[in-house]
Amino acid sequence: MPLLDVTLTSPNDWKYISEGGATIVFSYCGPPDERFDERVLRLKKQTIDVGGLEGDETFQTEIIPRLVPRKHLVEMEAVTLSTSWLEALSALSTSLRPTWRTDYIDCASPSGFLAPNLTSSLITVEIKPKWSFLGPGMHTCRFCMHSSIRGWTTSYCPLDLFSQNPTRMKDALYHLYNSQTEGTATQNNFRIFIQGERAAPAQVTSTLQRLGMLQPEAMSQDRETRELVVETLHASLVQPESLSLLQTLNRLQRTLDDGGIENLASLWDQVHLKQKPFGEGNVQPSLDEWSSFVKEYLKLQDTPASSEVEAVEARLRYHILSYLLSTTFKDCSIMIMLDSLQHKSSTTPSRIFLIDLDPKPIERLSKWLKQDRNIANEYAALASQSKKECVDDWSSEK
Ligand SMILES: O=P(O)(O)O[C@@H]1[C@@H](OP(=O)(O)O)[C@H](OP(=O)(O)O)[C@H](O)[C@H](OP(=O)(O)O)[C@H]1OP(=O)(O)O
Ligand SMILES: Nc1ncnc2c1ncn2[C@@H]1O[C@H](COP(=O)(O)OP(=O)(O)OP(=O)(O)O)[C@@H](O)[C@H]1O
Repeated sequence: MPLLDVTLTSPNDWKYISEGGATIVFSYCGPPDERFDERVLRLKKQTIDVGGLEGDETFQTEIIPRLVPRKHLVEMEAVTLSTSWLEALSALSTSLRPTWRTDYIDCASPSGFLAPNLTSSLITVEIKPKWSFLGPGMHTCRFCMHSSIRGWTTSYCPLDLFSQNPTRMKDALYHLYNSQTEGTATQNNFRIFIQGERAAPAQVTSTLQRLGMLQPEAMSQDRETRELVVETLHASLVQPESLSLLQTLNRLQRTLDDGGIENLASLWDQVHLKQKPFGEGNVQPSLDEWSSFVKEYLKLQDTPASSEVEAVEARLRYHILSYLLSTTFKDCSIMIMLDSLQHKSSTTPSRIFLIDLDPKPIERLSKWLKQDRNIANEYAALASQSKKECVDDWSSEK
């Protein structure tokens, strides 16, 4: 079937929502059209070759659903675009983008996807939780070390959010909420959207007042807004379905990472007799290779001794793919559509999704090794009183 042609719409029909390092996202705001209403256009800022456009889509539709329940994933539809259309859209969005995002939409190789707009409910919260576990032999988690050396003052620790302990989870949510005002402009772990637009805490307050959910004359309105949003969010995240999704994400991150990048680098040196720089010459896995990998990984999770991966070279490739896939899950976001806020009922289940599940480029392996060494070394050099002890009480039985 031919792909839907987005150039049938005007670039003016698309409103900038948000972006990350690799992707920029627009929502449809043109004349009613069932093909585009309530949908977003997701465009790449850089091209990762996993088998072309179809490969990118198939990774999300064939590989990821074998690891994450489909009900928490968004369906993506590849669409047709053109260079001139994208150039026009790019020009329209320039002034709306954060100044520190200096990269551009990839207009030369136009490709994109339509997906449901997850910010279309009254309030949607986006959390980018980052690494859920403590690395081997570490006392401080990777996020807390990284934040500290970046000069972020946030008290958020992902291990609290993933703990499955309601009190620790609530702490994590308050710290995430506060990071909007305490963090630096580049801190990206918590975002609030009101009816499709990113909103600062003051805008959330005025919307809640307009809707009669917050008294206009309340003395400490921002504090009350925070209470309302965090408590509703917390009630959503302690629902069994949300806890189970957090548990799945935690398990995927830690089992796919499996020993850390230092272990992977040692295995690499063992195979290449220290003659080849870490990561050099690796090719991006094909979809068939991803598929075989996931089959082997799932088998190993069920019966750890069942691996058929014997030869050390094959074992190395298995661990490379495993680490590569772990980086996707370490960098994805959770979107929570807070419908319950509107009904003032804290037990109404909210809709919760994982987004940003694209494959990462395999050429980044050496970057990740350098970066993790750098984070650990810089953190180790800090005065001992400024070091954190993060609590990882993972139990797969929870
Ligand atoms: O390395 P990290 O942990 O800093 O993660 C990068 C993210 O930085 P963060 O720490 O969340 O501010 C970074 O996020 P920002 O651009 O800082 O918002 C990207 O998500 C990057 O991946 P990609 O370029 O989008 O594929 C992420 O890079 P990868 O590690 O996934 O390659
Ligand atoms: N289906 C969607 N509905 C609404 N907003 C979305 C949707 N998908 C993505 N977004 C918004 O667009 C932003 C960028 O998308 P995405 O996270 O996929 O990009 P990325 O460049 O891979 O991000 P990062 O650099 O953080 O890894 C998200 O952080 C989110 O705010």
